[in-house]
Amino acid sequence: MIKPDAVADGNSGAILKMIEEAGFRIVALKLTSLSEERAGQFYEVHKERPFYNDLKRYMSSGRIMAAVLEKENAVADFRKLIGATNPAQAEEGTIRKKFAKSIEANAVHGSDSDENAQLEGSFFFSGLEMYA
Ligand SMILES: Nc1ncnc2c1ncn2[C@@H]1O[C@H](COP(=O)(O)OP(=O)(O)OP(=O)(O)O)[C@@H](O)[C@H]1O
Repeated sequence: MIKPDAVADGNSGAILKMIEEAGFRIVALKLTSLSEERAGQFYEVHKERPFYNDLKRYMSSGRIMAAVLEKENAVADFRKLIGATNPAQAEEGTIRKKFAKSIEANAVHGSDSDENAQLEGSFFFSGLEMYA
């Protein structure tokens, strides 16, 4: 997912270019937005964390771009490409190093397992949209 700060700043195209250049194939893509409630569902694993309410507000503050990506070893390679959650700790050449503004407004989200990638893909896309 490309998060609201990056979409609002006009960085979606540059981020998708980095993703494609790193060897990922985009198999589904959608510009959309999340209500606070839907954002809360997406990040439900964090509901006990102190930043949960801020995260819901931020994730529903503007348009987001949802994508399903395909590649060998996609989850691990995408986590490497996006870089550390906190951009201050993100390595040179990562998406977050280049585009993230803060630990919250950190430009992109990546699934943390194959299982969650399936669930998160289905959160945004119907089967037909993903495998067309
Ligand atoms: N300490 C924090 N303060 C504010 N927001 C935070 C903090 N930690 C995480 N977040 C926000 O919650 C999101 C989810 O946190 P998580 O620990 O799962 O990081 P991540 O796996 O790198 O990010 P994501 O799940 O978005 O790919 C972060 O991307 C960030 O937007």
